[in-house]
Amino acid sequence: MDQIKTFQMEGMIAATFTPMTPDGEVDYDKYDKYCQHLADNGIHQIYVNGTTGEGFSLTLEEREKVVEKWIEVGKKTGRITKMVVQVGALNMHDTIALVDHALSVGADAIATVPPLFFKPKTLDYLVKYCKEVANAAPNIPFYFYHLPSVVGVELNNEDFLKAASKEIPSLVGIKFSSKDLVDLIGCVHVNAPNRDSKRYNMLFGCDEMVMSGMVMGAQGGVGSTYNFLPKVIQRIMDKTKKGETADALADQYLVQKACRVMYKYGDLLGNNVSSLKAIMPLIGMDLGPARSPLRPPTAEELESYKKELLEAGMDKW
Ligand SMILES: CC(=O)N[C@@H]([C@@H](O)[C@H](O)[C@H](O)CO)[C@@H](O)CC(=O)C(=O)O
Repeated sequence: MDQIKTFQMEGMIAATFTPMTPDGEVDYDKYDKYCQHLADNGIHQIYVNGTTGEGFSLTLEEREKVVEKWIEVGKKTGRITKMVVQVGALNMHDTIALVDHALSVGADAIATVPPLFFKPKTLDYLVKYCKEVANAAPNIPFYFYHLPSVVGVELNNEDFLKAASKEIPSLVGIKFSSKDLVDLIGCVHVNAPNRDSKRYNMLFGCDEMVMSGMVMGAQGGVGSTYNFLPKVIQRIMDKTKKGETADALADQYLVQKACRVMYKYGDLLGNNVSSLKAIMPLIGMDLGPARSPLRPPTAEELESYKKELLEAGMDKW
């Protein structure tokens, strides 16, 4: 429990992609180079098998192997210091299997989305679900993964933390992928300054406004764009901390401009994950295409995508 009381993440946490071969199989040979790419760019914390990692497009076996691969190339080499595994799945049996696995291989923390099919309409139901997942391994720090735009569950997170704090001792915070800063402010104040003066660890997941998330009290950010514009994100975080908001805002606008282009192609390809992944070869770190049902861009689409990214300031990343 001591390990849980003191567990905290801050700064940049990359939401990792899952490297794929051209025919859509997980490309385990790419992990070493990918891990080095992150470390070379100052990223030593990762969030695995979430949205960006296409966790829900992978089989259970692949999800476990992906986690093992990150442990091998990241944790065992010291290039990754903290690793959160997203364990949410379509049924509780698979979720618990992923919790057990994450614990057994030495992940630092777990996170889960809410139930995806029988979605919660009340906090009681959501807390009960998270408790069942967290209690499968009460000694590993647990994050709730709030992702309303994809999952369609938008209960108040301040109330969630208050209710869950009594039920889930291993709850350390929320991976907060929402633009609702009012809710974020509430979360930041739950339990502060009690619980041994440690409040919940809020990790902001909207790269387009990571600056605002930090101002509102998030200690770190989890993002997909950190994979290809880490320097811009680091500058935003540093400048925001120093109160140099005009500079931070200029960099934040750069991220937003990139994202607007990325959304346009994401809509064509099935989801932003595919257009985000398509940026990686452009920065010299080809991780292959996104798996079906998403599709990669055609050669022509890639050409115009690249042109629009350049117009949006890619040369300043
Ligand atoms: C909905 C979504 O995928 N959000 C991303 C963001 O990094 C997002 O890609 C970025 O803000 C661009 O929209 C992360 O919060 C997701 C994430 O961390 C994950 O892979 O689970």
